[in-house]
Amino acid sequence: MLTLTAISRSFGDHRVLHDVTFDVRPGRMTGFLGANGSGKTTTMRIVLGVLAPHGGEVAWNGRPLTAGTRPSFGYMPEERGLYPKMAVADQLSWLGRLHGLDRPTARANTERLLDRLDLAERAGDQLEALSLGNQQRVQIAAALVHDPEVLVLDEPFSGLDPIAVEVVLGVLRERAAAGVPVLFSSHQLALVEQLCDDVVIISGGRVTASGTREELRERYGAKRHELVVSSDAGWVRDLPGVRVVELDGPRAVFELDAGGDDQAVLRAALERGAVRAFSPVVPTLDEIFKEAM
Ligand SMILES: Nc1ncnc2c1ncn2[C@@H]1O[C@H](COP(=O)(O)OP(=O)(O)OP(=O)(O)O)[C@@H](O)[C@H]1O
Repeated sequence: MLTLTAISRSFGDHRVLHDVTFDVRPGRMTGFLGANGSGKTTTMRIVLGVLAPHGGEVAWNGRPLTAGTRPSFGYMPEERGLYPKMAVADQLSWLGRLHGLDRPTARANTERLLDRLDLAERAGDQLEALSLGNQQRVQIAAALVHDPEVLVLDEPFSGLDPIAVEVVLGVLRERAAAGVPVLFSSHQLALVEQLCDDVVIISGGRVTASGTREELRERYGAKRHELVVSSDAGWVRDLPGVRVVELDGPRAVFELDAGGDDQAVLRAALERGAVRAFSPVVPTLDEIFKEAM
């Protein structure tokens, strides 16, 4: 397991990370969400040891990361750094060799990945001759070619069409299933909602929510309910401990204060007439994200 504990970092006087704490568990896809400038890339660079934290610690399987204990990382940086003029397969094999693979293994891994990412026919082409989406697939292959123990990917799905997303997702899921912790940042909330096991939300350099996808939904969803009655539901506004967030004729969506009783609201509704619907509202990740910002 990769553990970040109380990571802080400043650039000059500007504190960009404040006590960032979360785990990336083996075998799980962890989505790292945050608005532009919230600190995702800085955090990922600290995990990789490219940037030093000013406080806190990154640990791998309980041991602080040092040059000696650092696992092999597969990193897909935000600034995609491959060589435009080099042939795709040569470039990947060369990267594999840089990470210590012998030549046959580097070649075999390259072939397998290109095949898996539907790029086998482009193996001999220069990178720059590929479409941007296909270049992105090569970047993903570059992060995977040396069979890393940990995967850290900055926006791996941006710029991919839905078919490519499925292909890349399949490859990442395989790695996760083999026990590799996978941390990836994304702005595409619907995508993260569909594919990640765990979610970490960062805002202004602080982790504002983290947990399994289901935990977050429950935590944020428990408070919110929808009520549909047969006449105007405006009276809900006057109930104690209730905050109406949406009101549209007979339909009200409301939140309960801590200790609020949803059943009391239901009883109050039944006293007034028929109740057409009453249920907790399961928020989308998009709603959780906005609330956790
Ligand atoms: N090398 C640097 N020097 C000065 N400030 C920096 C540096 N790197 C990052 N920052 C600042 O740190 C803050 C966090 O940036 P970071 O790139 O980590 O955010 P991000 O969440 O990855 O954003 P995006 O989604 O736009 O990629 C920003 O205010 C950024 O301007």
